Amino acid sequence: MPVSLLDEVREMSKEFFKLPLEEKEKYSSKGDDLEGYGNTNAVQRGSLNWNDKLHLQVYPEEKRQLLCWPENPQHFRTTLHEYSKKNLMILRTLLKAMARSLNLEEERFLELWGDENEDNTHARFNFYPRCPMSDQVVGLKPHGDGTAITMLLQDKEVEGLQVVKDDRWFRVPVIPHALTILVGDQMEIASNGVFKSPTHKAVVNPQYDRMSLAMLFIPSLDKEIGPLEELINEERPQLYKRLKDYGQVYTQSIPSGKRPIDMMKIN
Ligand SMILES: O=C(O)CCC(=O)C(=O)O
Ligand SMILES: [Fe+2]
Repeated sequence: MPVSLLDEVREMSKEFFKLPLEEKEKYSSKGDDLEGYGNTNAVQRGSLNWNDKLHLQVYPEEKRQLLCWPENPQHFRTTLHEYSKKNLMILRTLLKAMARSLNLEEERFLELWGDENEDNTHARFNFYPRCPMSDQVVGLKPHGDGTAITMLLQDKEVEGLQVVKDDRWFRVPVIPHALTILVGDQMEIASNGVFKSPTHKAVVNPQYDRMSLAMLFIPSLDKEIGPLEELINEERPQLYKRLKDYGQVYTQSIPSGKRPIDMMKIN
């Protein structure tokens, strides 16, 4: 991945969010689905998120809703297309490495995800305007991602991502030329709990705006996801149920305030 492409994506994303509201609203959600420009969906993430977002499906390509794809900045669409292609290549390398690390056949996770014609990939641009009372708002509330894998491009200078480990919050440092990989719930399920989907949140800075771009890799809705047989044994029984379309479980469990992945656990 050329470093210049990372910078270009960061730049164009900031440029987009700085446009006048009327201009951005041209790309607002059409109908009642997730896609398009807007504030973080209140039902999905609670009402107090200090976050502006632009949500676009990038794969399968025929599902792109180009009406929501900005034409301002001018190169937005072509750059996002380039960036998505590169991300998918990295995803495939990553999934192979993750399979090898568990002594699985290299293709094992790839069989579930990573097919640009079948699986769903969404780009979620986040923008967190600076906020003088930053300690009283949250950029994005604590959550786990419902994806298989999330590849996050963080702001080059402004830190904001925090992750829970052992019941404590840890700050994730900014590394300008790196992507941050987050394991999503569906990878936790498929790996029978070996890889954990971390609870994370984004905090807001009092002085500086911050952006991030999450590429969300989601299995096709008709693929069944469940713990891989090779990872179930006497010492480690099957810990999660099998299902299709985890997105539904995810949305349904939001009102309960519980983590969606908990609904998938076999007790
Ligand atoms: O802005 C960030 O660093 C986190 C974004 C995030 O968690 C998400 O989009 O799901
Ligand atoms: Fe997230």
